[in-house]
Amino acid sequence: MNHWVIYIDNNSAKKNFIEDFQKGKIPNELIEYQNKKGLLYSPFTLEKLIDEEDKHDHKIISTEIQSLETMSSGEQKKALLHYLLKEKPNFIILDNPFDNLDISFQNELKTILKEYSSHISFIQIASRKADTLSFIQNFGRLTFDTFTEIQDSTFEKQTKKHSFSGLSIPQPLENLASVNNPLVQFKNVSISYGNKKILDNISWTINKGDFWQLTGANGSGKSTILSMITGDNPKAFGQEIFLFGKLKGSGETVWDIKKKIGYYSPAMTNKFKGRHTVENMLISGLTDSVGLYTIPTEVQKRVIKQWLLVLNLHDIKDTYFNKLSTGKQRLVMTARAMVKHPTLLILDEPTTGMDDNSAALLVTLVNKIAQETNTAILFVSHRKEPNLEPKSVYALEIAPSGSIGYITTP
Ligand SMILES: Nc1ncnc2c1ncn2[C@@H]1O[C@H](COP(=O)(O)OP(=O)(O)OP(=O)(O)O)[C@@H](O)[C@H]1O
Repeated sequence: MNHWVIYIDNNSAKKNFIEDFQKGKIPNELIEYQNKKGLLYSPFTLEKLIDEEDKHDHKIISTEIQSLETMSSGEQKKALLHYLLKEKPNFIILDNPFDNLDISFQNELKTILKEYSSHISFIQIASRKADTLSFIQNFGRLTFDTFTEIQDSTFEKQTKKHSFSGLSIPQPLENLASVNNPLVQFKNVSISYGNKKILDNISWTINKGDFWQLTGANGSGKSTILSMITGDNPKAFGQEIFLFGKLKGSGETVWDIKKKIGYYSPAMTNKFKGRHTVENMLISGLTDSVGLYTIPTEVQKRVIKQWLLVLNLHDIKDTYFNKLSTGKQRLVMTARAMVKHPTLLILDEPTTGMDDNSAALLVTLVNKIAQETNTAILFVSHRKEPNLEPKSVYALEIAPSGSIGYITTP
């Protein structure tokens, strides 16, 4: 049985390639897959299934106990894999299969795929070379929209490097020194959904200037914790959660909280569908709006120019954001969350789906923010991110009475 890996970088037209492939527009080298039954293991498939379940009100993957939509991202990927394997396809396209998966499920997934590799052919699309499945013997690369077969070792030479200018991060426009410390405090917080216990007695404090990484296996409660900080989870009420010195739910508006927090998660990128230039995307970060509704002031423009110079993006300041590669979009979005110098910057799995070089660049930016500003950083990721320099790690560990949390060294 033949298996392929296709390496992509953040300039590859992955989505088009997959769509064409599914319609039978297949490169010659992969012609053996023509007219075969193929399925796609990808966030796109999950989105479609959630949508279908919602529209037709019937369960495809959801169970009596839990809907697909409310599962954590790792749980969704596990459920999808089992669903696809049951369909007995001839081949499965695995779109960055390890993204969002913790180490233990990554290993489990590798074992399952190896087991099935004798009768299902796999085409793995990978941003990171280290993710290559061990049983794969054919290699390809997608450069923009062109597929080429390669020798495994040529991959590294093809990647183009982007780097920063060496300039310092611009100073804040407003001084937020008056914000109360600690920024976030959880005191014995326990959360359940029905009978399902999620968090058990979490006590955790984030102070000004801290640099935390929040880790934990799939389903351990990382997103649940974030949603309690950023303001959208009703489960926070009645708990002892203090944000910027005030008990959550004691009169502060979501807007008050959001003003002090810079937040970025890759899912947010989809909100920016319109024609926003790179420069305007950054300017809108100063006011936290999706578009630009007022004419920016000269001071705002000046500070954003400095950011563009720091990021080495000044040459493409007038390019539309949605025309950028994924790697550059992530950089812009991370910087956008930071330009207002929030007291707390939350980055939720920011490197998901990025190639090695782009991920490394983003990590460099986060370390730079930590070194040169007073902003506290909360970097959420189950992947040990090479070269990230958090001062402490808060780890969640799943247990029958809900996840427990503990502080550990990076
Ligand atoms: N509305 C809900 N109803 C039932 N269970 C829920 C609901 N929302 C979340 N959960 C459960 O809470 C647990 C924690 O989910 P959460 O998304 O916080 O985990 P996570 O650590 O972010 O996981 P991942 O790394 O997979 O994204 C999961 O088991 C999830 O299924």
